[in-house]
Amino acid sequence: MSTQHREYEQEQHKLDETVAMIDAEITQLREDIREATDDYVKQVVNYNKAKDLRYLEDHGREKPYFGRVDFMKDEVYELDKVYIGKRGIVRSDTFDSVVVDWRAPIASLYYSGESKDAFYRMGREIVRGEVTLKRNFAIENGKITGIYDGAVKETINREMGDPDDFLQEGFIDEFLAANLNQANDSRLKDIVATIQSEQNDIIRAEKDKPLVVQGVAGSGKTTIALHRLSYLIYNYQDTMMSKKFMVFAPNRMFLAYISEVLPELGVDDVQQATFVDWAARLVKPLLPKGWRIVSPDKPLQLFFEESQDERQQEIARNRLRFKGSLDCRIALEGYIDYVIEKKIPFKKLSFQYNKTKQVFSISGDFIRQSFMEHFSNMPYHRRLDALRKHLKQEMNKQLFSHLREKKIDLDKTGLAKFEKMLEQILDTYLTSFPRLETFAAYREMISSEELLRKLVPEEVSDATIRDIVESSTTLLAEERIEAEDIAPLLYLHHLIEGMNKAEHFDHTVVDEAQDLSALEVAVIALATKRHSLTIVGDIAQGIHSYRGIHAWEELTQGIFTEHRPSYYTLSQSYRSTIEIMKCANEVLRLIQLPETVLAKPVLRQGEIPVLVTPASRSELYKGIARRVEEFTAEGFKTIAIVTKTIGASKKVFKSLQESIPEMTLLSSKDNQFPGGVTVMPAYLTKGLQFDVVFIVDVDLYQDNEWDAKLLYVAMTRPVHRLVLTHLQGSEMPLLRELPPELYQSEAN
Ligand SMILES: Nc1ncnc2c1ncn2[C@@H]1O[C@H](COP(=O)(O)OP(=O)(O)OP(=O)(O)O)[C@@H](O)[C@H]1O
Repeated sequence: MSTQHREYEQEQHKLDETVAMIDAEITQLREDIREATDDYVKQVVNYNKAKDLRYLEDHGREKPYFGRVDFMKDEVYELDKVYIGKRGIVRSDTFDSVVVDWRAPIASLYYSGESKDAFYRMGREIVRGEVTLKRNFAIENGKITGIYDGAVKETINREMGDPDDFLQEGFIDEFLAANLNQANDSRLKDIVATIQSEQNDIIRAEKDKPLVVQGVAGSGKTTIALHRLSYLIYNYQDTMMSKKFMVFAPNRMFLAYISEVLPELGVDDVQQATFVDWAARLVKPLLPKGWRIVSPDKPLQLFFEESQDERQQEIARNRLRFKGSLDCRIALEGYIDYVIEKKIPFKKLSFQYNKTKQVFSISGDFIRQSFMEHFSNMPYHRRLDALRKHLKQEMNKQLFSHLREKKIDLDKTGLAKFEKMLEQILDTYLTSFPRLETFAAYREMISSEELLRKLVPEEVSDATIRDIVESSTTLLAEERIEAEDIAPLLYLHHLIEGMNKAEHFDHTVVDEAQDLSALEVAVIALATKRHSLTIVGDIAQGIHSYRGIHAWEELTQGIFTEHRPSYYTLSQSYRSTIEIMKCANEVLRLIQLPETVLAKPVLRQGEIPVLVTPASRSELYKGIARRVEEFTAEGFKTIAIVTKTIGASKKVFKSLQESIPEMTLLSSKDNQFPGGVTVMPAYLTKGLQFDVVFIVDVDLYQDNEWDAKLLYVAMTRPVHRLVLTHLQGSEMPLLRELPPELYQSEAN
């Protein structure tokens, strides 16, 4: 890197030319939009021009591009030098493309890197050739401060297992390293300049196919899912609207946190919600008047906060897991079959044509067969409507053939009378087909041990069914449903009525998907057009024993059976330093979860994590306050003090409030991410990142899968520094095997 680069002069000249062209463009655009107009078309044009102007003024002029790729197209042998930026810039006089948008098809070459055998897709066409150069620029205020060539090898050699191996090899994309090392505010940002090849594949994956991405902590899942939205809207604006994009994330604060990066990516009007907030709106009209939905945090408290009776926890776990499971989906589908089998008599349909006294009939078997075979893909009520139409056609057929035989011609009045008669007969006949009401149907299913036994697969034990039914009945008796009832209710509603297509999403991102149940994902898929879903998560960060997806096969094989999803894994982690990731990986290593891939940090070194062991609580608080002051003085902007429970967060907050007055206490009710110094329970740190993280009382995390995952989540949040604390004399079950060289012990 550096200004010594042999092509520095040429590149600076090129940049100067580009900036001069942008200046001319800015002057022109300002002129163009000055004039007020009543003409609607002109207003739209001006609106778009104003947007372009804003971009050029705010970003484009300062840093029009970040990279260059040289491409020699096969058979043409003309070298294309393509400069790539956050937005495309076109000269409005000549319509020449000066800077290519990172989302444009040709820009894909930049992300896949130098290769003799390169290609990109242009619609259906594949353009082949050779990428002879990939170059990155660091630009500040119109001046090139760094040129990085050939940052093409993968960030590290991914074949190598242990971080130490690649430390020695020193494989690193220098440009990426420079970007990652920028300290200070660790809020989410766009990464268009440094998207890695495997991330690029996900961003540009086929539009109408579910994508499932398993990525280690800090591998950029959230970031690339949002970049994918930006990519989709750029390339498919004729068929997709960003207003119809949906992002699901685990809590409102997280949504606020990610929404900060959306305007940068040009997709600021996407819908965002937690699953419960979105789904509760749909489910409320299905509930009887006055019924309430219990807070989704209630089970969290049962499992993390209070030392509840183990049997109570087991009952809750059996019930909650069932309600999100594929077994529950089988039961709901089975319920409709049960209604058809047990509640519909499929009697013979007979009617008489009074004039000739001719009696016609349609056999019960014929009706049953039509209902079972022809309309089985439809929601139950639509099936009834379709059957009615079908029976009417059949009746018409029989009668008109009789009339023809008897040479009877019906006049208009005769026809109308006849039509009325058919409708009356069908009304009466179809009364024996019960209309279903979603909530009553669900209640019937979930409140009967006998019925549920018939509907769920044999593997579900009788004892589990008893737990589900008894505890659900108690809850329902209080006129309440819980968050876990929402997905089954909506799924059943879909089986009975179908989903309202007008509200379907053009594309849906599900972030932290491991925390949703398979049935919740199934409901989201029903609300998304053409299976255009990006589902990202990390099984190692699934912190709930009572809910969530425990293996991606639940989705890839259980939910998307007809529309095979593409499955990607990301094992490179970009967030934390090597020292922090090594420590965090030890926690996962200790509990030895099957199929867990340990994160490989990019080559970014920092300070070794600190383990503080104060003699008393007051010493602990003093130590934290002192360190917070030091970190702030060092320039770190986001500092999180993380406890295991919300109860502990409140205590820590109270004790530190005086010494750190600007600190904020966060709970799941918060819908803003304030930055600065924050105190929060570990489960709330999901998906977020901070410059510095304190984990208070690491000794409280027990040696079990769920506590280990919770601690892992907390340990993988810092970008720069990690401080662990425990009081003198306490055991640390999950860090007992932590090699001493991985951390530095300090008394306080
Ligand atoms: N290609 C990249 N270039 C630069 N930074 C990157 C890149 N990929 C990811 N990052 C950075 O890594 C950090 C982690 O990204 P992100 O939060 O999207 O990861 P995640 O996989 O969703 O993490 P987690 O599962 O731990 O919540 C962010 O600061 C992001 O900007």
